[in-house]
Amino acid sequence: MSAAPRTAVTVRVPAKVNVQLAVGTARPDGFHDLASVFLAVSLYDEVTATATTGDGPTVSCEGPDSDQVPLDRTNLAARAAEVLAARAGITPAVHLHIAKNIPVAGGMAGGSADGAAALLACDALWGLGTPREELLEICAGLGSDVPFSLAGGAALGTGRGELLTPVETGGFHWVFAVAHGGLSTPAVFREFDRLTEGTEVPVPQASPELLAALASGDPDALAAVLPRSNGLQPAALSLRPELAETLEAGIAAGALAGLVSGSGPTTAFLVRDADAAAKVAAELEASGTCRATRVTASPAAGATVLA
Ligand SMILES: C[C@](O)(CO)[C@H](O)COP(=O)(O)OP(=O)(O)OC[C@H]1O[C@@H](n2ccc(N)nc2=O)[C@H](O)[C@@H]1O
Ligand SMILES: Nc1ncnc2c1ncn2[C@@H]1O[C@H](COP(=O)(O)OP(=O)(O)OP(=O)(O)O)[C@@H](O)[C@H]1O
Repeated sequence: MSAAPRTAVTVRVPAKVNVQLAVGTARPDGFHDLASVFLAVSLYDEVTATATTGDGPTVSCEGPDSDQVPLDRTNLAARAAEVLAARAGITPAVHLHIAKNIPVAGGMAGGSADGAAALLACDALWGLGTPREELLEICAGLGSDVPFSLAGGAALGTGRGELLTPVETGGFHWVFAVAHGGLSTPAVFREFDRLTEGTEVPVPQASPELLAALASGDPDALAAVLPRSNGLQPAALSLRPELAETLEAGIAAGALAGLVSGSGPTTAFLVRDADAAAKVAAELEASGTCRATRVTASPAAGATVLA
């Protein structure tokens, strides 16, 4: 018996933290070469694709930050639907509803997550069965973080972050401190360029110590390398100096280590276990140095169609 055609498909997709982000110099195309060790965490958006009779994608969004999400065709979810439909030679007659829990412009790849989720949801809705390699290629065209949002787990991203190699990881517990306001990713890279001007920027390489700590699942080993592992952290702190207080508050609350998540301004805290996570989250909220906290675990699966 064949499956009935679907009229709606929901995909769940994780946020990410870069446990290492080694940043090279700007390339001629304006992007920076990276060695980025991505880790997917259990903080999710859900994107539901519903068939319509329209001639293009429409978007709606619910969630605490939904007023900051564009609902026009610049939304990465809408762009994903348009690109997939154009490749298949069909009309993107779809409504995309985003249930948003990932902070917007927070350095956790929220828009990228929605792009990857919409791609997978539309692929299932339209019964296209696009091969995984092609989906990853489309993701790379949408943005540097989008392939990892599809893949999930843990991976080394090279090139501008889009070329993925899976890496081994044990399980870890994290608390994220959501900041007031967002940071523009291009602005943080520009600040990186300004801060490193006239200095020798090394070719980005994955740290063997960090990869070993990740594989071991030993939070103390990972905590030892995290504070120096995000090459964009000085730039994010330069644009948002108050984040230093959030980092201090998390450590004072008992986190093993803290770092800026990607381009920020969300900060990520590695904690020993779920009990420590609850305590660190409560104390961070009480410190007044962040807007909200999210307790998560890693690794999390990539974009997944929900039954
Ligand atoms: C900071 C990270 O989140 C770390 O994972 C990513 O590098 C950013 O990935 P993203 O948001 O998907 O970025 P994209 O949409 O590809 O690029 C947005 C802008 O960020 C800057 N950018 C991004 C990636 C990269 N390797 N070098 C860059 O300089 C460029 O100014 C680019 O125009
Ligand atoms: N689905 C989406 N959700 C959120 N923002 C989106 C979306 N589509 C497009 N955007 C735009 O992208 C900008 C960056 O938002 P996003 O939440 O992706 O930032 P980010 O998590 O810091 O990105 P990254 O970590 O990949 O650099 C937003 O300010 C918004 O204008």
